[in-house]
Order: sequence, then C-alpha cells, then structure tokens
Amino acid sequence: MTALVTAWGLVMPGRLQDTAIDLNAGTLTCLVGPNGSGKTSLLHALAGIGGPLGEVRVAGVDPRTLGPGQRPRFCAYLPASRDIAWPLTARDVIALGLAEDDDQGRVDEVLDELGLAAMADRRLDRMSTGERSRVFIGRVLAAKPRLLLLDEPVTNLDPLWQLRLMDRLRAIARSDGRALLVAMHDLELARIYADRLIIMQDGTVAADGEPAELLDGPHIRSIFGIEKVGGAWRPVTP
Ligand SMILES: Nc1ncnc2c1ncn2[C@@H]1O[C@H](COP(=O)(O)OP(=O)(O)OP(=O)(O)O)[C@@H](O)[C@H]1O
Repeated sequence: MTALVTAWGLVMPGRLQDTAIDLNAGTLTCLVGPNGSGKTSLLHALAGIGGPLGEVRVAGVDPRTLGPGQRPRFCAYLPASRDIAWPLTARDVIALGLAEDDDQGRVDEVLDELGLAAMADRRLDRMSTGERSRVFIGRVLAAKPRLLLLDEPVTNLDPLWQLRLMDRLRAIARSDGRALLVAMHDLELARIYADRLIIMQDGTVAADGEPAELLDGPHIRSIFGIEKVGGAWRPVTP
C-alpha cells in the first residue's frame, strides 16, 4: 500500500531526533510517550510549526508550502493548549478552518457533529473548557484535511464525549480514507481506537506496531515505568 503521508529528516535539536514516518490512508495512529518524549515536537514538525524542516508529503504535496486557502484541505493541526479565550463565536472559529472553496454550510454540519448547534453563536470566552475544546476540534475537522494532527484531543472532554470523539475520528479515517495522528496519554483509549500505536521516548520512535501487542509487551514497563496489576496500571515498584 502506498502511504498517504510520508515524512523524513525531521530533526529538532534537543526535542526530536532524525525521524521518518509514513501514515496510510484510512488509519488512526495514536502517539503515546511520557511527558517530554517528543510527541508535540513530532506533530509540530509535520505541521511546519516554527518553520518547515525536513520533508513532508501529503498525497504528494508539501502542505507547509500552501497558502491558507488550500492548506486546510491537506493538513490541519489541533494544538494541545486550547485555553485561548478569543471573543469569537463557535461558528466563527469553525469557519476559520475552512478551505477557500468550502461551502459555509459545512460549519453547521460540524457544529451538529460536535453537539454545539445550540451554542453556535456563543463566544468562546463564555464557554466551559470542554465546550471550547470541542469548538477547536471543529475547526480542524471543517475542511476534511487528508492529514489530521491532533494533540491530546480528548483532554477536558467528559467520558461520553471522549468516546464520541474517538468514535468519530476512527469513522473519519475509515470512511474518507484520511490519515489521523493523535497524541494522547490514555493508553486504554489508544488500545480501543488505534489501528497503529507509536511510542515515543527521548525524541525518537521507540516502538511502532499493533496497539494491543505493544501495550501488553515490555515497552510500557521500560518506557513509562508502569505495569498492569489486577487489570489496572500501577507504577513499577523497585
Ligand atoms: N519550544 C521548545 N524549545 C526547546 N525545547 C523544547 C520546546 N518545547 C519542548 N521542548 C523540549 O523538547 C522535548 C520534547 O517536548 P515535547 O513537547 O515534544 O514532548 P511531549 O511528548 O509532547 O510532552 P508532553 O506529554 O508533556 O506534552 C522536551 O524535553 C521539552 O522540554
């Protein structure tokens, strides 16, 4: 199978070692790793945040070279920090994610999808943290990008919305043949939803494979310092 996304030569001194990654169409890949292991740095490198480095191709195109009108069609990035209280409405923020030839009607579809229709005209600074998170997620879903890069999308969401969002993300990958790379800390959600798991450690890919195999293998103990005891994760005791 030809990869939808190929990237190579991604290097950020002290943050990301020389990294290459391929992502297939129709797959949801979860990116896990301890704090400071390089998950956000890898997403930044792919999104071109802080300037382009290395090479990135999405369906043969480097999205980092495109203008704001076309780029959302190829790649969208959800930052981990969503505490921005802009005086904009949910509708305004989601519309920011559209590509230039998108129909504005798409905004209503996204509002519905994320349970935000009733607060479409409410300002971000008058929303709860989880509601605001859903609005920012709506912005990156708006233009149906081929590559979706999401940094901790379920943080701040209640349990029902965590599951609804992960269901939706998996369905988006499958039905539209897109590639999703999702950084997260919840290993059990990753087990349920990921088609593929990448474990980062010290700015590099330490393991890459089938989620259940990696989560039940030796990497979790050695990289995270936790282990399953009686069905629950516990710190490894010396
Ligand atoms: N802007 C920056 N400049 C220099 N170093 C940075 C910068 N941002 C992060 N780092 C360092 O790069 C390394 C990787 O950080 P990164 O944010 O990619 O980790 P992460 O896996 O996303 O962590 P977390 O789970 O805490 O979000 C860390 O050692 C961090 O201290």
